[in-house]
Amino acid sequence: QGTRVGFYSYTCPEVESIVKETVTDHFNSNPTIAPGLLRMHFHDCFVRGCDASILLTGSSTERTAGPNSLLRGYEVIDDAKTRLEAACPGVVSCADILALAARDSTKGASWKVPTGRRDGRVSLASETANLPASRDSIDLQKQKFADKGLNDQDLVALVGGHTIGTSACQFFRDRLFNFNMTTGNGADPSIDPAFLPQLQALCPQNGDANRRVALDTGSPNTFDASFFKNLKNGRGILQSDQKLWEDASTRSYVQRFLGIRGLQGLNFNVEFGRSMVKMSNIGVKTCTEGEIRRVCSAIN
Ligand code: HEM
Ligand SMILES: [Ca+2]
Ligand SMILES: [Ca+2]
Repeated sequence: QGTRVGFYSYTCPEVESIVKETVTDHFNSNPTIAPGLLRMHFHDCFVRGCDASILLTGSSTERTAGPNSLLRGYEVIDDAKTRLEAACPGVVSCADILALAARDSTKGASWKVPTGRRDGRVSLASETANLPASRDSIDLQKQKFADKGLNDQDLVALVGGHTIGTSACQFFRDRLFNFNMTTGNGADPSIDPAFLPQLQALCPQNGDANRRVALDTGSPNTFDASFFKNLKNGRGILQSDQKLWEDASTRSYVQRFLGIRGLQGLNFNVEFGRSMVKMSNIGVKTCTEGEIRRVCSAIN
């Protein structure tokens, strides 16, 4: 792949501890940056590979685009970069900082992150149009992941990243009040009827579209398989999440992460790490490609 664990062991041996400490410092004052960083890394990797293109500022860059409008945690990466430039100037890429920060943000799943990515020089808002979206069909979700070399198990494991963090009401409120099926209005029938009023109370029809709701009801801060249990119980928040259970082909992976009898079990935290290493290697730039940015928000 071109990346390897310990890439900086001679050139910047403290890189991992500096990134981790930076994430922890910010997390302590604002825990919502943890899910923010995980999602940011995903959105970076799916557009031009994991090259920190998401971090570039300017008109019409990726971060100005609709699908990225709610990303958070940019200041954490900038802070880590400042600390790293003091410790080992010109050595560590912003793409690697983001990959390490995404791992550190999960706390609970831990895996070794291969490093050696270089930073890209191009970032275009128009290229974010193909990022996975919450109303994508299961076939389209599979297709978008397959296009990046990720299989159906990777899809289910990685969407399991929704075990932490929150979603704005705007992304799922249609499921609660006017779900357009052949029958017309009403709620998405895949929602647990006992859960529906709770969600409707959190996201009232004419309420604030930016109000945030946990993606993993009951366990929004812990990296665990609880998210899959919620899917099994009709308590997924996003339509795309609940579809992982409604569709038979992806349901078997959900069941395996839940350790359902008769199926070969899969440990979610272990498999999540494995799939993250694959995702973190999408389209990486190495050797003479790209550059090591001096600041993460601008090309050199
Ligand atoms: C089919 C694929 C996916 C879709 C459609 C999707 C969609 C979404 C949406 C709509 C939100 C709410 C955003 C907001 O309101 O701020 C969200 C949040 C989130 N997503 Fe995904 N996602 C997908 C895959 C992933 C993957 C692969 C990861 C990471 C490995 C991930 C990590 C997260 C996290 C951690 C949050 C919470 C963000 C926060 O609290 O700020 N998602 N996702
Ligand atoms: Ca990118
Ligand atoms: Ca959880």
